[in-house]
Amino acid sequence: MEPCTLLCRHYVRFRKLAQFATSTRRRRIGRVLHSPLLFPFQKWHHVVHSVANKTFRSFIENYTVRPFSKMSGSIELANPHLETMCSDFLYHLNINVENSQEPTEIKNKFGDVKVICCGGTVSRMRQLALYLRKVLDDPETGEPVDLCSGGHRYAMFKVGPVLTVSHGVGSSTFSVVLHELLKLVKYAGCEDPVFLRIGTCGGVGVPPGTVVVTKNAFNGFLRNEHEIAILGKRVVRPAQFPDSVIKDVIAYGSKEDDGFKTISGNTMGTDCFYEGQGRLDGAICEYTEADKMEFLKKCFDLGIVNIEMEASMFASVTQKIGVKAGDVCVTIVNRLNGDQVEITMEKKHEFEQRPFLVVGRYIKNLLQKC
Ligand SMILES: O=P(O)(O)O[C@@H]1C[C@H](O)[C@@H](CO)O1
Ligand SMILES: O=c1cc[nH]c(=O)[nH]1
Repeated sequence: MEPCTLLCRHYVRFRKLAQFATSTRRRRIGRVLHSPLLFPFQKWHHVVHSVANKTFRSFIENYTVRPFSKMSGSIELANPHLETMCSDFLYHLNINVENSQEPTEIKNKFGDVKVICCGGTVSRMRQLALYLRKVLDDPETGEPVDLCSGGHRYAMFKVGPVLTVSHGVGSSTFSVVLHELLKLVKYAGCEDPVFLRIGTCGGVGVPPGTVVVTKNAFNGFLRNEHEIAILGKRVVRPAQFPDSVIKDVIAYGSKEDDGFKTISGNTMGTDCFYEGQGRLDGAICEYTEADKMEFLKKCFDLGIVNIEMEASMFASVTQKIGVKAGDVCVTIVNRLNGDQVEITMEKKHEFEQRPFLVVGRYIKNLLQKC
């Protein structure tokens, strides 16, 4: 058993003990009876509390980031509190999970999942499900069923061992469904699942229609990290995708006769489509065109070839948990030439099929190896 799992188990035990020791009923009895017998017990609960806190802190310190080399087998979530819950309602997915040792409905339904593909829109994820049916020779012919329609937030389709899930626009909506998907695959007992984002993006010096596989994910401050406010404090985490996934996806990238290029490079994930990406066409803009070009030049110098709104959060959350992940996006505008997305919806639709092709080949090969 990994040291962090051990620490986590101990923390949960200590916490239960501490809760028992501090229960109101016992304190009230102690006060009423003034029993000298209870005195050592009351002293003891402080010790239990401090050990529980120390254990928890050491869990957090030990569990900073799971090394890529350990990314295989079952998932270890980075939250000891989950072990104390007897059920978990994945609210936005509208899926309730009962904590039982027996094979549950969730294991029967999702235990075979090997790949989780996420992307902004419901229609793209539905199309991807239809596309994967062909690639994976899935005999299913009916309309793909949305498995979380009751949540009214996201859509989730299943094709054999692959889930395709919509995540909305940006990190904030994606992070919500990502937390719930990570818990879902954990509870379902999935082995070594791979998370992929299949999206659209703006290119930096790259022609529209190019497929980019992200190397390092930068945030809007041009740092290779993700920052988030937690308990009123700024928490910064690394944001890298594992080389093995990048290499494997690139290996199934476009061939000469596919008619487009697949490249790997750094991606900037911003919290805003307009000002955050240095556009001049938002409702607010307080910089000049020269400032914008200087910023894009800085991006280019950092090896950033595309800009979207999820990469740094996606890389950091998956890296923290230690699950394999990759970001595969098609460029729909070259930001060195302008800000407006001017391609037709038909062209955009055509471009969106390109990551399908690359990811479809990667998934087929991955499943054959399993
Ligand atoms: O997966 P999609 O195409 O939604 O990704 C990009 C990044 C933002 O979510 C959105 C902005 O238009 O498109
Ligand atoms: O420029 C673009 C295009 C798509 N998505 C983005 O976030 N930015």
